Amino acid sequence: MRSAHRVDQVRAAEAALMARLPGGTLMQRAAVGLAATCARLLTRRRGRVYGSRVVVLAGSGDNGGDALYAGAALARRGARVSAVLLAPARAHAAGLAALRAAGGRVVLEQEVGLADFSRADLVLDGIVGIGGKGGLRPEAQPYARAGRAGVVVAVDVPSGVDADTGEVAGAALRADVTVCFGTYKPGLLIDPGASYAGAVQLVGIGLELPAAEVVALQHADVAGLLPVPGAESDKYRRGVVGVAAGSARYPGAALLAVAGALRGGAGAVRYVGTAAEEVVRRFPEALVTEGGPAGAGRVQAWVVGPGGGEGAERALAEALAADVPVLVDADGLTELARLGPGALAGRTAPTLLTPHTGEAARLLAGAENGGSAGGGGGGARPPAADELAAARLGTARRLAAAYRATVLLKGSTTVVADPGGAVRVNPTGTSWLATAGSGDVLAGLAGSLLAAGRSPLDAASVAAYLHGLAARHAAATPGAPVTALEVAAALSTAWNDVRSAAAEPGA
Ligand SMILES: NC(=O)C1=CN([C@@H]2O[C@H](COP(=O)(O)OP(=O)(O)OC[C@H]3O[C@@H](n4cnc5c(N)ncnc54)[C@H](O)[C@@H]3O)[C@@H](O)[C@H]2O)[C@@H](O)CC1
Ligand SMILES: Nc1ncnc2c1ncn2[C@@H]1O[C@H](COP(=O)(O)OP(=O)(O)O)[C@@H](O)[C@H]1O
Ligand SMILES: [K+]
Repeated sequence: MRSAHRVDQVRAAEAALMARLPGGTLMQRAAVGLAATCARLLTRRRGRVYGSRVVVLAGSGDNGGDALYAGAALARRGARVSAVLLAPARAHAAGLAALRAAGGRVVLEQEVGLADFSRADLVLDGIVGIGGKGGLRPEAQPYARAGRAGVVVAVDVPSGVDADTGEVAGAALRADVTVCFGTYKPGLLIDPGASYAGAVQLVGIGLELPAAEVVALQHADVAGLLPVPGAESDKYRRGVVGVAAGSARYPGAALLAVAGALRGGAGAVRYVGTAAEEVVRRFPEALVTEGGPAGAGRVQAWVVGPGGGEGAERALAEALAADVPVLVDADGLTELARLGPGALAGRTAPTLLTPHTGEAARLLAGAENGGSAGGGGGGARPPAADELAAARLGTARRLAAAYRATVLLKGSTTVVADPGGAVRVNPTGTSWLATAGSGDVLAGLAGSLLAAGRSPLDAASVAAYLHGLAARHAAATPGAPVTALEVAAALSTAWNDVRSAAAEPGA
């Protein structure tokens, strides 16, 4: 599991540790780890550190200090290091002295700095770290636009990225590798920040940290959460997932949701709706009934809404009336936004909402208006979907709090937020998943995990993880587009990936 902490948590842990250690120890630990990564990258690129061209972009704080000390270490190994000072009067004095003593040169003119930047083998971005606010300042912006021949290594956080949220308010410097200290930061794991961070490496500096703000599961965590049948299992004990999806207009959504549900680990899939005939023809293993959830047999969790069309209103009402976990997706979410959070108020079993940002906008507007059905039309303008996508962590949390439900917010970096405050972010996604119907597969898959007894937080985060892995495996030829049905078919490979990695010695 990769754990990420807020800036105030990092600062408190640093303060506690610094009080017990000689001054400068933490910065030395950080700089040694940073220099080691840079040396590895240079050796991979050029065969050796000696003679390579390194540029340090140094801002006014300790982030610049880390970068200057690491630059000094590389200069001692024979690299030709220039430090570009973006705030010369406030550059980290001891770091600068170390660089000069190691033979590094200091650049003050922007033209020279930009020329050095563009032809460097490696650039260290020490402009700003966890002390950063907003995008890059004007003097640093040309570096974000300049061409580059070498690799850019961000120190702790790519400058211009909000460490706590991953939001990018203005220009930011895109990195190939980020070396972070003490712990991951949420902004390194959540887009758009994550896409600026490149490959993220953690350097331990000995911090003692509280519970994480945000976590990203890894193979071993997911393997431990998969519902694997035991010797005594039977199909009912493994769980029955009910799928109320599809309509005359969107029959395909029923097939895709059922395809996902069949590979989520429940013992049986019960389909209700107008596509019963198509479902059973394609998936003879599914149990099917026409009508709605109320008339279906017993299930342990419902999935309502994919392609639900005009039937979504009834399906949602009937599923929510059942005392089992309910996953609401697509047309079910539109209906829920119309009703507002009050529609969930009487529920005792948990609810999982799986919106994309367009649906999230409707849900938030519904929450603010007390449901657009009863709001009389006088409510606020719905927030724009792209604004919500730019602030994914806050959006998922706001929704979870407003609806008192677990929320899986889809898109580039899927974020799962529990109403209790826990947040998981998905590391396996790929933009090839942006294909019609892949969300229906995800809904069925997550519902199946709910029926198998996983909590909404576990079901949602495990489903997003497997779904992302499956998409990477799904292309018939590597690098080619994938279809939603191919993603569903590749879920078996994703299970196998996760379980076999966890079974390896040392995993
Ligand atoms: N405190 C510690 O013990 C340690 C800190 N470390 C490093 O120290 C960093 C934090 O250092 P600081 O607290 O000095 O903060 P930073 O170096 O991140 O930034 C602070 C300075 O940047 C300026 N600034 C803020 N936003 C800016 C922007 N958008 N563009 C340009 N300048 C901006 C501020 O005016 C302030 O002077 C960490 O990210 C990490 O790299 C590491 O050395 C590990 C130990
Ligand atoms: N840019 C992206 N990067 C990664 N995953 C994405 C991206 N865009 C969409 N996805 C994923 O693709 C799926 C699309 O679901 P959804 O929007 O409900 O589509 P549909 O309704 O067509 O099934 C979700 O799992 C979402 O997280
Ligand atoms: K930085």
